[in-house]
Parts: sequence; C-alpha cells; structure tokens
Amino acid sequence: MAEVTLNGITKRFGADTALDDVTMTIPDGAFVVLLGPTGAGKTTTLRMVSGLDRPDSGSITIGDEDVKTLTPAERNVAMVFQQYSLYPHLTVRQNLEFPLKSPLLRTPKAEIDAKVVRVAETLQISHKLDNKATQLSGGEMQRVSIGRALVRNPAIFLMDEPLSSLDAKLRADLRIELKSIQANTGATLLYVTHDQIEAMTMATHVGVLDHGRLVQFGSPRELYEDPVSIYAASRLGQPRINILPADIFGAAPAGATRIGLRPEHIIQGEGQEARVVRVEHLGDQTRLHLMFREHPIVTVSDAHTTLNEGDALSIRPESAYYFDAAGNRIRVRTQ
Ligand SMILES: Nc1ncnc2c1ncn2[C@@H]1O[C@H](COP(=O)(O)OP(=O)(O)OP(=O)(O)O)[C@@H](O)[C@H]1O
Repeated sequence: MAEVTLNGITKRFGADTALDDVTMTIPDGAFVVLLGPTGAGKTTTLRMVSGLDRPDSGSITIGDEDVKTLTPAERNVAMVFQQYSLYPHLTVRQNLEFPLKSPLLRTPKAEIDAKVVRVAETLQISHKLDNKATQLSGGEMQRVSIGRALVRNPAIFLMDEPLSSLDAKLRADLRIELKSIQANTGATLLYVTHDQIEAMTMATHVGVLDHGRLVQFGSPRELYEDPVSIYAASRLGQPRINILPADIFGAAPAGATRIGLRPEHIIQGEGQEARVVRVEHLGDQTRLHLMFREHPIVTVSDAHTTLNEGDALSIRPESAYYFDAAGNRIRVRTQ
C-alpha cells in the first residue's frame, strides 16, 4: 500500500471544469471518502488516480512516484465500479482468480486458492464459487467485482459507489467488512459514495467536493463538528442541519446572514415557542418537524415522546454555527 497525492489537479471537459486545482494527500492506510452531489467531480478524481483519464494540469504520485507516464496497469491500482464488470463465461472462482493469474505475478496455486476462499467467505459468496457469472443476481455479481479487487495487493483501491446496488442488509455487512479489511491489512482506499452512513462509518478522512473544488478535507468528526460552510455542513447529518435566518432567535454576530443548527443543537422545553407540525416515529428515534416563525425546523426527540401534531414546544439554540452571505462559516459560537 502507498501514500497517494494529488497536486493541483485540473480537468476540463469542453467548457465544464470537472476538477479545479485539487490538492489532496491520501495517507498510506487511509480510507478516504469523497462526498459531493452528482457532477461534483468524484468519479473524475478516481479516474485521474487510476490513469483512465489524464489531468490537464497538476501531478499525481503513488508511493512517491510521479505516475504521469504510467498506464492504468502499471499504476497497480484496483478499481471497483458501481456497475459490475465480470467475465460472463467464467465461473465465480475463475473471475476471482483472474487478477492473480497474471504471468508477471507468478503467484503459487495454493496461495491463489487460499486467497479466493478467504475473499469468497468475506463476501458471502462461497456457495456460488462454481457458478457462471451469468447465473448470479446483481448483488452477487457486485460482490464478485469487489472480490476481484480484494484478492490483489494494490497500492490503492479505487471504489466508485461499490455498494449502491446492494440491498440494505448486505450493504451494512459489507460496510463492516470493508472497514475491517482496511483496518486489519492497512489497505489504502479512495472511495466515492452518496451515502453519508458509509462516509461516517468507514472513512478515516472525508473530502468534500463542490463543483470540482475540494472545499474541506478532514476526519468525519471534524467535518460534522467543524464545517467550513453551509455546503460542507449539509453533506453529513441525518436529519440535515437546519439553515435559518441568522437573527431568528435573537441578535446574530456581525456579518452573519444564516444560522445553522444541527438537530441536536435545538434544546427543547426552554426558550421560544414553536409548533409541532409532524411527529415521525422511526423506532429508535423520533423526528419532530416544527414550525418556528414560519420556518420549518427538524429536530429529534426520544422514541417515546408524547408530543403530537399541533402541540406547542419551546426551543432554544445551543452551539449554533453562523454563516455569511456566501455561505461561509463565521467563527463565533453562541453561549
Ligand atoms: N467524459 C466526460 N465528458 C464530458 N464531461 C464529463 C466527462 N466526465 C465527467 N464529465 C463532467 O465532469 C463533471 C464531474 O463529473 P463526475 O462524473 O466526476 O461527477 P461525480 O461527482 O462523480 O458525479 P456522480 O455522483 O453523478 O457520479 C460533470 O460536470 C460531468 O458532466
């Protein structure tokens, strides 16, 4: 495994700037998740590292080596895409063995067999090893695609929404597996997702992309607790952060136009009166949809709340964030 750096990477497609001067270090053994809405530049970033595409400017190093002139095969990266890519005429076993059978690697057969068995167990596909790839469900095919990356020992794994086509249970299982593979083997991963639970549970670092610019890079906790902007604050947190006029609860700091309140930053039973619009019972948590001075607010309450639609509820903010007109954070905190 290796440290990977992107230094001032810019990539344009015609008039579109897909990546705009992106500089990022992916430490050896890190699990870096890229977050951002569609079109933010996540996949383009992976393609730059893989060598499937070339930057217009900037450089990339993998393990201290500038990879500019290296082909994708020479970069020793393992890729998993959202869409599975298997050899349909081969069995699951043959698909998993394939990356290890390169004559260059000269991997002993016993080692190949052991790796295939281990990866098949991890991905819960041992019982399908002798099936043709065409006889698998979509979820099984995707697990084999992930397995084909895992049998290798690349400098970095590049994964583009690898779990998005799987059902919720398998997704949850594989989140844990991927995380433990990374933690136990020291694998380095660059991973694209729209799923903030994947980001929060697996990432050691999160990079937030906004129209091709890397606007924040840090641990999931830093991103959650210390966002640099409304945009960054909105990437993590369920329910989402509430964004309201800055002075809605009282005086706001100079320059602030909006206040940002995560659901847990709204203290209930004190302060000013809001109205309960909807009570959403989710089992372990109850979401309260409130109306406060004609602005909707979502917060959480304990699962057994007796509040009902139409009830009055006093609220006050605690530990709010303030943002300026451009959406950038103003560094003051409320009492
Ligand atoms: N081959 C291409 N030709 C033209 N434009 C492209 C190409 N690849 C990407 N783009 C553009 O570059 C920008 C970034 O695209 P990219 O696929 O990296 O976004 P993304 O964050 O991965 O989005 P998604 O979540 O939808 O996969 C978009 O505006 C996209 O239209």
